Amino acid sequence: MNAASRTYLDHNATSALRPDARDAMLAALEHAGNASSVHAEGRAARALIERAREEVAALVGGQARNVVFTSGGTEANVLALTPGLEACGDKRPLDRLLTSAVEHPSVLDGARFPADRVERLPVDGDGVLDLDALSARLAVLAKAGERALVSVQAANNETGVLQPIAAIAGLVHDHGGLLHCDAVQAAGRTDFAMASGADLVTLSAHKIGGPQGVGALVLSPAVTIADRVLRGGGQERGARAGTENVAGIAGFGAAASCAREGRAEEAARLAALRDVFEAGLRAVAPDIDVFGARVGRLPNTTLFAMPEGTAETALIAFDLAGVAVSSGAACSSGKVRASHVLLAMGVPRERAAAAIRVSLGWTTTRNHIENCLEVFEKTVGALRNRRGRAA
Ligand SMILES: Cc1ncc(COP(=O)(O)O)c(C=O)c1O
Repeated sequence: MNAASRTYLDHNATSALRPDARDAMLAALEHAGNASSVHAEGRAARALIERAREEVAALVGGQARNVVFTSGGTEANVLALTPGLEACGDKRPLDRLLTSAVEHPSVLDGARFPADRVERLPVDGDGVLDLDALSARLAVLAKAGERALVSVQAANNETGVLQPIAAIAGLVHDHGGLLHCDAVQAAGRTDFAMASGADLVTLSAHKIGGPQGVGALVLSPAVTIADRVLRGGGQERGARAGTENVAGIAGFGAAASCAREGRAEEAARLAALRDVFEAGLRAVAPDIDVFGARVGRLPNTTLFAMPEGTAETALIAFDLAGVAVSSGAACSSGKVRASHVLLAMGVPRERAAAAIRVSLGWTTTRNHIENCLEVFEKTVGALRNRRGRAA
């Protein structure tokens, strides 16, 4: 089966490369220059990077001069999560890192904070951060004279559930803290912007149709990072050493522009397809669990529990039938295990182990949705028959 005949519904793991991003990358690869060189070739490479910086900043309403390009969302998270952030010239190290229990592993690990200074806050049954728990913890820390960096994602990669970032930012700032927001899944898919109050925002090119291996940390004007991850040259205004990946950055910029330009129409198109898909699931299995369905979600994501069998058997059936979906986070695919996100939401381990994620993107058509539903119906039917025969 060739790639064209496959149904790719795993855009939260990685989205297909947009033609504009590919064109920008191919054009950039023709340039010989190092962006740090002062000659014409170097200046041409620099111009490509600076154009992309404008495009990426525009995606989240940030300022181009506050965009730091990285090797991806993971590196941007690790760069952001350090006690060595300075806000408004305050050089005192931050004392604690508070995260939600449903963050990406690169945040949950605490990055550059000592392990005993990292705390995880609970989410409710829908996967939304418990704001009372956050507020109470911030108040206790503030009373003890401690300042916190809080890291909460804008949208979850598995469920698509959105967090109330503006409300969280208000609480964090009221208590003298800083807010980092991992917007890898939300940027370009929702109207998420720096105006929500986040002080640092993580982005990744490959979730919006750019290349893998490129990302960015966008800072608010008041914030600087005192301790770098990569030390050496003075690239990225001293925030991240190393010769820039010019082609990757150019592809990121082009993808950011495409995602921003058609965002509202594309979100509506995908939400409509997602609704058709979920109605189709319910037609086969009326009691199906769609996780996070009661709260605001990304328009492109459905995480559901297979009504029969495990995620592992379902994944194989989908793949053999030409449909690429995922079981929870891609990072843990290949070895299917219950997702920490669903466990944090209080989903029983057995249900969590049956979770399948379908995530749509710019290449998704109605035909893809129908293919996926057809395989779902056949797979559930076969598993029901097998169970019936075994009984
Ligand atoms: C929410 C979230 N944060 C961070 C990352 C890491 O981004 P990257 O793959 O660019 O390192 C991912 C990727 O799956 C993600 O979904």
